[in-house]
Amino acid sequence: MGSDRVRAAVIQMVSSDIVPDNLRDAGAWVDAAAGDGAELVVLPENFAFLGRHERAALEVGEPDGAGPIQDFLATTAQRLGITLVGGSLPMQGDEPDRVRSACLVYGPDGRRIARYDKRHLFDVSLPGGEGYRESATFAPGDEIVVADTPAGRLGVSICYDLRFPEHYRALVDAGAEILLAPSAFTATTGAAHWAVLVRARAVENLCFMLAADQGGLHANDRRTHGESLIIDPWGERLAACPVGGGPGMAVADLDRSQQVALRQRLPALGHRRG
Ligand SMILES: O=C(O)CNC(=O)[C@H](CS)NC(=O)CCC(=O)C(=O)O
Repeated sequence: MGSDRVRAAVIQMVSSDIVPDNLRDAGAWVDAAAGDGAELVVLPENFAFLGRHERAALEVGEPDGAGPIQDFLATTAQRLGITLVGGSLPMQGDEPDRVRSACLVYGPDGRRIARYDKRHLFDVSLPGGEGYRESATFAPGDEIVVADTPAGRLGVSICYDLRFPEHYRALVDAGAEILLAPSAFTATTGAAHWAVLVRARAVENLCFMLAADQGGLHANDRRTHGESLIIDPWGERLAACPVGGGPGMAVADLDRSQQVALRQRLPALGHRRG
């Protein structure tokens, strides 16, 4: 581990169902973030493909280790010499008619460090008739995943996982220092819950939180919340993108010695009673 400071970026997107367009946009933002000195960059959930209907993800699901979306992530990480988090993409699993929603972490040499498959699936009916059945297309993952990177030990989650604090407790028990929450939060639930959930996970786990969100009106007529956030272990907002404000990025320096000092002064993680 080099310095005590890690410069991190979260990218906000309004992804469509046209993979090459999304990869071009994602690439431009990751270039901009690296140009601003970011060594750790997080793309949102569904950054490469946000389908018009849920089943569409089956058509772009990639086998493990091969495909245009994975090629993009590997070559971009290597070209820029950064740790790159591909928020989520559809990946083939062990079922013929469901894929997984996977978050992939690549190191500065372009090699994949980790794969996390989303564990909690968004099967929810919202007030006003908006309904989601993610499990119709996606099979849940089973494993808690941390990734050792030059930026520190990352704990991986995706979107709806934010509502399950025990997921993050398991990540912290596995030594996570920086928590990732690439998301595509709905405009409705985001307005009510997004920032409070992201800050709560940061504060209760004394971790940095990198929450890259989709934010805008998509081709499927859904609105996502935006407000991509970088939060420190004290719950402070280090950087943010606007609510619903379209594509953008937020960049901040994470001070890891601040986290170590805070965990000593406020040793709540050692005061747990099971
Ligand atoms: O809307 C789309 O098409 C893309 N969204 C997604 O892919 C995923 C699964 S449906 N969204 C969430 O998990 C939202 C969670 C959430 O919003 C909450 O927990 O409140």
